[in-house]
Amino acid sequence: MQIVEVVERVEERLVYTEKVVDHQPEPLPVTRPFTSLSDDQLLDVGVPRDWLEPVRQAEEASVDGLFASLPGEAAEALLDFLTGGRLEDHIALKALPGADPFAHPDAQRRFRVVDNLEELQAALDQPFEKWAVFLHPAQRALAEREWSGPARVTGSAGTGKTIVALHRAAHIAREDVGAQVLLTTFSKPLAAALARKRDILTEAEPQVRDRITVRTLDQAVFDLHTAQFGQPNVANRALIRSAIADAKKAGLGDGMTADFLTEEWDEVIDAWNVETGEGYAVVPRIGRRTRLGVQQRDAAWAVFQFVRERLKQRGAMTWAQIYARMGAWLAAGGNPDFTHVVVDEAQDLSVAQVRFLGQISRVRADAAFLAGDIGQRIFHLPFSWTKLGLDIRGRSHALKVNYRTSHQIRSLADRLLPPAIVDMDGVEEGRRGTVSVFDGPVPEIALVADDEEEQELLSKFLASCQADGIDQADIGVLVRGDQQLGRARDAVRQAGCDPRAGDGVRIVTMHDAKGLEFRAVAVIACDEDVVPDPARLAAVGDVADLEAAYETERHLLYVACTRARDRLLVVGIDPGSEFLDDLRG
Ligand SMILES: Nc1ncnc2c1ncn2[C@@H]1O[C@H](COP(=O)(O)OP(=O)(O)OP(=O)(O)O)[C@@H](O)[C@H]1O
Repeated sequence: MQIVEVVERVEERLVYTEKVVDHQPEPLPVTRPFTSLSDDQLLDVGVPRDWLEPVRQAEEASVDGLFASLPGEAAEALLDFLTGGRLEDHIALKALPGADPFAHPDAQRRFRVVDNLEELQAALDQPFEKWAVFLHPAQRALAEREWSGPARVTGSAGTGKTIVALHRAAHIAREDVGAQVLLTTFSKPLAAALARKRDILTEAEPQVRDRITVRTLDQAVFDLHTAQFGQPNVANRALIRSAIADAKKAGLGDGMTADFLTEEWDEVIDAWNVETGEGYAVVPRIGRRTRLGVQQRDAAWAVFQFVRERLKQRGAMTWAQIYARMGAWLAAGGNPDFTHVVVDEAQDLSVAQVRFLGQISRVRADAAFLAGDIGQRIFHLPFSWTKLGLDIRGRSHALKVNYRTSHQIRSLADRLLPPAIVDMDGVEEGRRGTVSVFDGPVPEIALVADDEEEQELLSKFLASCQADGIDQADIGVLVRGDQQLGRARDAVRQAGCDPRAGDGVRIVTMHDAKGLEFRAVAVIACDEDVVPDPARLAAVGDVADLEAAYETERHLLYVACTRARDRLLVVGIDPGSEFLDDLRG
């Protein structure tokens, strides 16, 4: 069942004649990208019969108008074809004779059959956001499939991974009255945003809502620990750093910098919960490319033993130790207060968290469902999930329709990343063939001479956004780190806008922008000595890890650019961040 716009017919009738000028200018060459497509090819991807000829006659310059008139499935297929994809990848599911036309997955993009009054009431009440009602068939299939093991939904920024995670949680809670779903992610603001969306989605189904709890994964495991073994005393960063400094003062770890040792502790010893010198000799030092000789390893181990001892004296545990303890408890038959875990932003899970989820999926095959994009990994170095017991191979699927960012912004941001990224388990996350559902202005990438010129440019950008009807609250100004926040505030004030939280222009760091979206985004202060962050690179103790650290900085700029729906400005002081060259192509 489709909603079909009637094709407008225009007939021209000559009412008077005019003398024709002898030298007509050469007509510009016209490209008709779909002219070679047959009726069957077009019908197969959902082009309505009335539109076969107009599609074939459409000129490249006017396809945007055409796409706006076609049903979504047909527009997506043709847009992909136009940008180098294959129509065969978009063939609509055949409707069987006599089948309910509203039950077809494409029909469900635009029709909702409501079974009861409460559901109708909820659907009519604002704000019932579009995604809560009309899922894309690919999104629905992933959310509702019966999985035989842990599964992952991937896709570039804005393809609706969070939405699938929410629907997955609701689906489990709806289908199984005994289910308790933990819907989770890594930070408190992201968890709060998930909770709001869960409430919207389950507004008409309170019993479904009650079966879904939203907490950060750290909080969930902390609560579990508290219930089983009492409240843990979590070791903070300062404690680890001071223990390493004291170990060095005591003459341990000769020839190794404190930065190197801290990183080795974070990425290897603590992450993999290494408890003995022998264990250290065999642990996979993924992401740590500097090889350690036996003597160096012994020297380093002396430091880590010192740190472990200090933690014990203080009665403190690191997060990794808390996860490890609860993982062991699960392995011994412990029963957590949830049956399923749905994780959003899974690309930023730590080693300890992945191992814990692996343990959960050993208890119940379909217990873990993960949503994430490795192109947006901004905190951790890459590592293998399979080695930690979380094996999603064969159950990882990419979404390809982008609902957030305009075609122009998405294709520009994609230049920051390779067309396909392979994770440490060999699973490829393809970004090719992704289509955006709308067009927008071409983003602006600019280099300026100084702060003042940056302010002027930002003023112009903000003024033109507002002239286009974009509210200040729908505009985000993003910077690399806390040090640039003041510069952003000054620039926004200079532009006559309100830089406060609430309904003014929102100023956030790139890390904090994760999970947010704005109609317009200005990424400012993309200077040579700001992005990538030199302090972060300098703190990389293992020179061989520089490349991986560079990658996360690149991902960060990708995250920043893809927060924008319609308008994007990226600016830095000349010569600018080296990543701007990639953005410019
Ligand atoms: N089926 C849909 N219909 C309408 N809007 C949708 C649909 N799916 C997702 N959206 C919208 O697209 C935007 C991006 O969705 P979402 O945040 O889930 O993407 P994401 O892939 O998780 O993005 P990111 O990788 O940046 O976290 C949101 O505004 C969401 O409401």
